[in-house]
Amino acid sequence: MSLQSQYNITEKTMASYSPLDQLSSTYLIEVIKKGSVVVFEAGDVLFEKGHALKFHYYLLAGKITVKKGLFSSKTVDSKRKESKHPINHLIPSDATVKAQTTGHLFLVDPKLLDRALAWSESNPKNDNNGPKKNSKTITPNAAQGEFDEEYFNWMTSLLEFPLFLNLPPANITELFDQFERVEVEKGQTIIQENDEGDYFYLLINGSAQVVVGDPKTKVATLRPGAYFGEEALVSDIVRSASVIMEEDGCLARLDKESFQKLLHSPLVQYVSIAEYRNTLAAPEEKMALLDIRSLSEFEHIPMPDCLHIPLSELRDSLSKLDKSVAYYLTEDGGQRSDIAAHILSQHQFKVFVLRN
Ligand SMILES: Nc1ncnc2c1ncn2[C@@H]1O[C@@H]2COP(=O)(O)O[C@H]2[C@H]1O
Repeated sequence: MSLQSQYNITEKTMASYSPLDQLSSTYLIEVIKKGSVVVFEAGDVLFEKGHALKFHYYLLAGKITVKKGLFSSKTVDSKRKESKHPINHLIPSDATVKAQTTGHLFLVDPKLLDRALAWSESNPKNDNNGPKKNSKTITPNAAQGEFDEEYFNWMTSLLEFPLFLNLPPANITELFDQFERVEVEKGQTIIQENDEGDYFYLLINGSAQVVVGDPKTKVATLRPGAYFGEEALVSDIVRSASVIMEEDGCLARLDKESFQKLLHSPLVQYVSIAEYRNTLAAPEEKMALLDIRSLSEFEHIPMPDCLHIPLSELRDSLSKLDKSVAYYLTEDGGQRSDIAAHILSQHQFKVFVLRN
């Protein structure tokens, strides 16, 4: 039994936490599955002074004491409203954090959450309904809204690839629809050295050898999570090596045109905070900061001097925006800011995403 089930960390219980409440059911399940549980006893030291927070920490049960210096001490209680958000901002790095009672924390990888939020927003109506269009091999069995496990497994296997982390999320849904699933057998040659490039591949299951020359010399072994076949597509030269399956497995492949369009040409313009500040000091045009997080996230940690339109309302709020203004989407919006940038640029707004 997983700790998640043991501590009743389910889709239903976690949907009351922010911003998990923004996730579609498919992604919330995935985030819960990939999260971890830390159980503590009264008196345990949870964070030493000088700690760095690598996760979003949800205090699901118990009370903790946050102690700064000699005299400042604050209790964080899982039963209070503030604990419906990650407690990260309540536990600064110059504080020591101790458990007052038994309890547990739930840890969520911020990158995973960011992606899941972005993809939930980019495809809100696709919850458990399978692909919208064009899925070549994985077809939804559950067009009427039942849970389609095969499609879910396929989507989550693609979501595992870090390759997609830095892509504009608005492209992801279209991109995933273009991927074709291919079952392959041990000994099968997937790519032949010196051939023209036609497909880009993700290795979902099984392992493969990369070999060069004649006689063949192995230069690498590819395991699930690897991708290959990009060099010929990026550089327009012939295949640099052969790729041969070492065992039966499963691949996802993407044709050259979709690869170039959806993976290779990033559509979003990024601007560093320093560049933004320089432009702000001597603006050549009107500028505005735009935060597209949900209302509860925005109210919880407000951003001063910033326009707020939740991403879910952006399409309906375009008439409130001004095309003579350059909009800078805040970094806090993570990949949802990228989606917003897509929506805005599709409607001919001038838009940039702030990134450090
Ligand atoms: N040394 C290597 N390690 C891992 N992958 C490789 C190596 N050499 C080539 N490849 C992959 O094998 C692919 C063969 O086709 P491409 O040249 O299109 O792209 C190549 C890379 O993706």
